[in-house]
Amino acid sequence: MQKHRQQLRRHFRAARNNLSSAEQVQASQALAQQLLQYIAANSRIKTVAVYVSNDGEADLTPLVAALWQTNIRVALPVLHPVVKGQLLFLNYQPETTMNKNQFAIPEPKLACENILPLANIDLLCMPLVAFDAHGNRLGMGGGFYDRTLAAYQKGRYPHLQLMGIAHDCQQAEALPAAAWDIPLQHVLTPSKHWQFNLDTAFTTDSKAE
Ligand SMILES: Nc1nc2c(c(=O)[nH]1)N(C=O)[C@@H](CNc1ccc(C(=O)N[C@@H](CCC(=O)O)C(=O)O)cc1)CN2
Ligand SMILES: Nc1ncnc2c1ncn2[C@@H]1O[C@H](COP(=O)(O)OP(=O)(O)OP(=O)(O)O)[C@@H](O)[C@H]1O
Repeated sequence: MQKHRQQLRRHFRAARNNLSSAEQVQASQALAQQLLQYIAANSRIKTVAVYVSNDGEADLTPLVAALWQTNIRVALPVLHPVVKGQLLFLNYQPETTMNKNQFAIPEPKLACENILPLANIDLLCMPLVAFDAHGNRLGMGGGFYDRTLAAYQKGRYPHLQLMGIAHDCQQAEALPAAAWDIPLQHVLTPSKHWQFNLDTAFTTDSKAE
């Protein structure tokens, strides 16, 4: 199964890296528009965690710029300095000092007063390499999100919503789910919003909204 996951990663990473810059811009604007609508319609969402795009991932910069104009707080992941393989989330503001992590992805400079525990995050926008129509997620292979969320899964996320963010070309027929994989509650692409509730899934076509 490991080999299969590696092959899938290669395939879907190439697909997103092959998008033109015009397609990337269009995707990130469509995603920002849908996310802003979703956040506005869910008044309990006060803090949104995002990511700095890497390797052809959907770029959330327009979303962040728009959120900075509102009262919604924005958070970014930082590779945990002590607990290997886990993430910490830090408050992200226009003036935040950024460093590059070991994967060359920018992350906020570590400062204790800027740490936002997962308990304070309402919507977690998760990068992914591929997703399927059941809410399974394939990431870059570090297991960072799975490990970070494992402790939280026991509490069944009373408030935290997990949303995979992707290009449409990242949809896989079916992904092999590993025992430690945390299923997504939502997947958002430029053209579709999947919501997974228990064993049922429904989608809304953003073009028809
Ligand atoms: N934008 C973004 N941020 C993220 C993640 C992510 O998937 N996307 N992560 C999600 O967990 C964590 C970082 N995980 C990552 C794991 C591997 C690679 C990566 O590029 N691997 C290269 C080899 C890099 C190297 O070691 O030199 C590769 O496989 O080609 C990047 C991020 C935290 N931040
Ligand atoms: N809860 C966990 N506890 C311990 N190890 C874990 C846990 N979750 C994942 N791992 C380890 O992390 C490795 C990578 O996991 P996986 O392939 O699912 O990563 P991924 O979801 O693609 O990556 P990421 O979340 O970083 O984007 C696995 O080999 C597994 O051993």
